[in-house]
Amino acid sequence: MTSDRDGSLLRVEALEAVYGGAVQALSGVDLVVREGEIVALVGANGAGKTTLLRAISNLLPATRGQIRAGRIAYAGRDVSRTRTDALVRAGLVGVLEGRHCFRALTVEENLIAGGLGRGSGRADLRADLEWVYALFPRLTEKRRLPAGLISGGEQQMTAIGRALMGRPRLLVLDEPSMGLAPKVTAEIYRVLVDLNRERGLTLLIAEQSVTLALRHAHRSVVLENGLSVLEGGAETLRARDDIQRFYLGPRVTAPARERQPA
Ligand SMILES: Nc1ncnc2c1ncn2[C@@H]1O[C@H](COP(=O)(O)OP(=O)(O)OP(=O)(O)O)[C@@H](O)[C@H]1O
Repeated sequence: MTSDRDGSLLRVEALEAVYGGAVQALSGVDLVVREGEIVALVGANGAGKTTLLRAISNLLPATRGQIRAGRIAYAGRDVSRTRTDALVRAGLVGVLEGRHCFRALTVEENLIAGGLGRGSGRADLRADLEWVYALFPRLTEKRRLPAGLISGGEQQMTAIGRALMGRPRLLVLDEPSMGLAPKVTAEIYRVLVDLNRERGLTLLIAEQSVTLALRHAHRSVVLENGLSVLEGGAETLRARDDIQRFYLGPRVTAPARERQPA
């Protein structure tokens, strides 16, 4: 499967989406993710980040949502109507809806579930499991525990590990840092950034923390009220007074030098 002519792996054009036929959640979103990039989606609560990721993974119908207009292309092909399982087989894998795990299954069973759709043999599954355990060593000790009994950070690692078992080409994540301690968030981002650098994994991450987004993403796209209003690298966004004021807090300026008495 190839990318679009311009190198984009994912292209969203003028996307509009509604819930229950009435609530307009997206009113015109444009977004391009090129192969090998980390792109962050930022925006206030209710801006439409989750809705956009659901639309990309074709999960809107499960939440009474639907695409009203626009286009989503993945690897050069319109996928607006492609089923989620077919998207996963094509390498577009999502970690959405919080850190969803099958709570009654063990950590290892959760991970294996992520590899089954690919139809790989036992040896491949075992190799991929060992790879995920090497990425998240603390899952090794928890492999026999039900996912419902492990910490929130470990559940997030399990959910990401399960997605990785599908050998994604584009991994879509909804707020991987939500509710997690800074140390755990740092551990998760370190793994994601390493996968991007070393394996060329393309990432689209909705992230509430603009500080985290600017630190890790090559580009960020700002959503406001269902519209994509701005995009750019960390320097571009930091230079904007409105972004600084709304999302990053007051600029820290060096204290004025104390005046020496005459
Ligand atoms: N299942 C749903 N049914 C009806 N309206 C919904 C549903 N899910 C989201 N919405 C509405 O759609 C709009 C966009 O919500 P969305 O969850 O996509 O925003 P978000 O940027 O992800 O916000 P947050 O950071 O709070 O998760 C909001 O007005 C929200 O109330």
